[in-house]
Amino acid sequence: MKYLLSTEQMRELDRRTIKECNLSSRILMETAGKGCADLLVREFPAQMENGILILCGNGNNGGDGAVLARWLHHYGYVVTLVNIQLGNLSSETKTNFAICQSLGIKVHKVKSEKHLGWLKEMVSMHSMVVDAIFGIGFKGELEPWLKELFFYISAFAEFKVALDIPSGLNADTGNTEMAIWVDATLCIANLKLGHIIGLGREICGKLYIVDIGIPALFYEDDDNYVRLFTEKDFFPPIRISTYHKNDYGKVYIFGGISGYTGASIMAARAALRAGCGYAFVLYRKRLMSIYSVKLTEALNQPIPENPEDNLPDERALQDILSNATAVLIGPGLGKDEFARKLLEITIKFVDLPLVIDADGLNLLAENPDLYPYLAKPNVLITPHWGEFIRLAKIEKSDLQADCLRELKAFVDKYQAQVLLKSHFSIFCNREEIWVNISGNDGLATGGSGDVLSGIITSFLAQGLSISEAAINASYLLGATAEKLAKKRATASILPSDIIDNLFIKDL
Ligand SMILES: NC(=O)C1=CN([C@@H]2O[C@H](COP(=O)(O)OP(=O)(O)OC[C@H]3O[C@@H](n4cnc5c(N)ncnc54)[C@H](O)[C@@H]3O)[C@@H](O)[C@H]2O)[C@@H](O)CC1
Ligand SMILES: Nc1ncnc2c1ncn2[C@@H]1O[C@H](COP(=O)(O)OP(=O)(O)O)[C@@H](O)[C@H]1O
Ligand SMILES: [K+]
Repeated sequence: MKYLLSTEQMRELDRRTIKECNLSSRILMETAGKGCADLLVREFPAQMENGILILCGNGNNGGDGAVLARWLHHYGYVVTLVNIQLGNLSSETKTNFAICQSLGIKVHKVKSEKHLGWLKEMVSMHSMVVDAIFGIGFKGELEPWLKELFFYISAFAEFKVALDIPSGLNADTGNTEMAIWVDATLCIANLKLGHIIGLGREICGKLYIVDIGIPALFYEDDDNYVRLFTEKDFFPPIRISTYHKNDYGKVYIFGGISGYTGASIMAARAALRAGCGYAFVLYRKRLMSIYSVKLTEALNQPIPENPEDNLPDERALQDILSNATAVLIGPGLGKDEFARKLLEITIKFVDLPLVIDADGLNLLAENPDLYPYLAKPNVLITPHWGEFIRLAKIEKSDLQADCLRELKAFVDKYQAQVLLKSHFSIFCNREEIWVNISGNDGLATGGSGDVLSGIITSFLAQGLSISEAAINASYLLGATAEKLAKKRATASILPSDIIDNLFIKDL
């Protein structure tokens, strides 16, 4: 597990280190800049052969850049140091520019678009460009000439490295209007949220951490950190050699409407591959022939109907569900009155772990009277961004601007437990927040979400908690897609390939 810090949390750790350890801001900057220099020499010596252009802002990020310039110069590299004069010059940064000058490293000062041509020329003349323009202090808008510079560097620089975080990228949200897209980012002290969520991972390139000596115990004092799920955290349900199939739980999944039956069938197969003892699909009577032909290991039975209105029979359905260990509703469910009634009965009366996905969420969005049931501790919802936007009644731009803020607001308002899915997925309830980044675009195929919801429900049936099931399953889905990508192009990965290769040891 790794922490993903907000800028405020990072600044607080800096403040504490300065105050409680008597390590001055200057010392931290020195450690950061020297750490970056050593890392570059270790990892990218070839990329530095034809000179390093270091672009520094006026804040402390620029100060890191000045320290880096001094050390690379000391190690014998050719360095061009530029100060882009924006905002107030921090005192440590000023001192470090002065030290550079005293060592014969010229500090080129630029501040407006009249220097744009010269800057572009410099970018083309060096084999590495280091971006130390803005760090976590970046906010607001960029002046147009800076946008043009950032675009030019992103498109034309041979090799680009960002100190702490690429300039223009918001360190709290991973959102940007224009940032410098780099090959590698040297994160000072710790990952920030913006390195991972939003567009962060795409913009930052390969991530490296540069340790500046913030004491580990400071991190333990805060339960509010967002956590990044890593391979070390993966903890699927345990297997016990003497267990009977009943001990591994019974997953009940509602079947779909005509044309969408595959969704629940994939969820059932995924649930079985994820280890549950039984999977049952409850289907609409007239689709019996499809389910009985398509399902092999999974069992199936019709949804009891009320003869008067042909809607689900509440009492009989509750009886059936009383045999379940965990329930999934949504994949291919449809949005007609029959489906709405199923959702209503399930969300109101099921107290077992319950996963609501896909059409279950679309129905929920249209029936606000059901929102209060999201506060039940057994309920997990697993929306992708489109479904979440409909549920939360927000715009896509709100989610793009700050997905974590929107997610937390929803969770607080409805006391819900949510797995918000995209190329990164966030589990959030009122106690914990986890981010998963396993996976690839091979999962961007209709049906991947059905597979995921089957795995989650299976993990719940085997005794994992809601948060454990959601984040472990999300990780497993992505890790399986990554394994498959070693053997075949991501374009050709199908949800059924994921099912067949879940938990595969070696491909
Ligand atoms: N003790 C510390 O504070 C440490 C800070 N460190 C470095 O310091 C950075 C944070 O430093 P700062 O807080 O000084 O912030 P930054 O250096 O990230 O940026 C702040 C500067 O950029 C200007 N600015 C912000 N947004 C702008 C915009 N849209 N257009 C034009 N100018 C803009 C501000 O006016 C200010 O001058 C970190 O990212 C890290 O690189 C590290 O050296 C480690 C220790
Ligand atoms: N580009 C991607 N990178 C990583 N994971 C992805 C990507 N695209 C989709 N996924 C994952 O695949 C799953 C897709 O779920 P969803 O959008 O509900 O699919 P569907 O509705 O088609 O079944 C989610 O777990 C999501 O996080
Ligand atoms: K930077």
